[in-house]
Amino acid sequence: MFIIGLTGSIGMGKSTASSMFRRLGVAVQDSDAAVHKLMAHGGRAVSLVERAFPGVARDGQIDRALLGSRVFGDPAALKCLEGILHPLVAQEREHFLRQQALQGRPLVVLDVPLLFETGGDRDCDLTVLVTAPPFVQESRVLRRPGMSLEKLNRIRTQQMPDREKRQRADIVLETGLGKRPVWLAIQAIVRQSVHRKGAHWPRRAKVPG
Ligand SMILES: CC(C)(COP(=O)(O)OP(=O)(O)OC[C@H]1O[C@@H](n2cnc3c(N)ncnc32)[C@H](O)[C@@H]1O)[C@@H](O)C(=O)NCCC(=O)NCCS
Ligand SMILES: Nc1ncnc2c1ncn2[C@@H]1O[C@H](COP(=O)(O)OP(=O)(O)OP(=O)(O)O)[C@@H](O)[C@H]1O
Repeated sequence: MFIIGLTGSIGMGKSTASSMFRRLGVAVQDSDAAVHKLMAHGGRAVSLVERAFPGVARDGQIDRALLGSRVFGDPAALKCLEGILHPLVAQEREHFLRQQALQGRPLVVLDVPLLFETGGDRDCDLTVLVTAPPFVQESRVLRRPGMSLEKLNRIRTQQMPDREKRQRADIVLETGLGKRPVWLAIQAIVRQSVHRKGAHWPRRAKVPG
């Protein structure tokens, strides 16, 4: 199974690129969505996060905007939150990969905002970065409710600089020029990846048979 790691800093167009892969029938695992589920009603991280950050749980789920205001801008607090969430997200990813391998999928996408920051790129056969100039990133993100330039800059300082990500990625997709060029590039990536053998999966010890 061939594993594509899709990444990009906040607002660079990851979700849009993910939905294009999905439209082509590729299974995508979305790490942001996994984090949200872990902290929603019944989520495995609700009580752990509330214990570490008292007062962030409301009606049995985590108020992410409140939690974000506590951790973005406080590197030690963010590290603590990551220490709770990242092992759980890694478990979900393993489960996803196992399921897809068992179903005989030739190709999957892992959509991971912190792919390079966490070393997750080492488990991928190909890395794809979405990027856009800073002013495009700003204009996109500042349209979101509850977002300010100050908050955006706090989040940016917690992420690897875009120029470093561009050096590391196998493929760089510029998303500031519209959706069509990205759609065409993703179709080409899928066409060329679907018949390639991945080096990372199946992991013999973990996939029965
Ligand atoms: C702080 C939280 C509660 C804010 O939730 P909220 O719904 O407001 O934002 P959302 O999760 O959609 O994240 C939006 C973007 O913020 C950036 N971001 C999120 N977490 C981090 C982080 N630990 N470091 C740097 N940037 C981050 C990413 O670009 C992400 O795409 C949430 O992001 C979180 O729990 N983050 C820690 C877990 C984590 O590292 N997630 C990244 C995927 S594994
Ligand atoms: N290729 C593109 N061309 C034009 N607009 C785009 C493109 N990609 C994304 N956008 C727009 O930019 C905004 C942010 O995109 P998206 O939600 O995909 O980013 P993201 O990287 O997933 O953000 P985050 O990391 O914060 O969740 C959306 O309004 C989306 O429509």
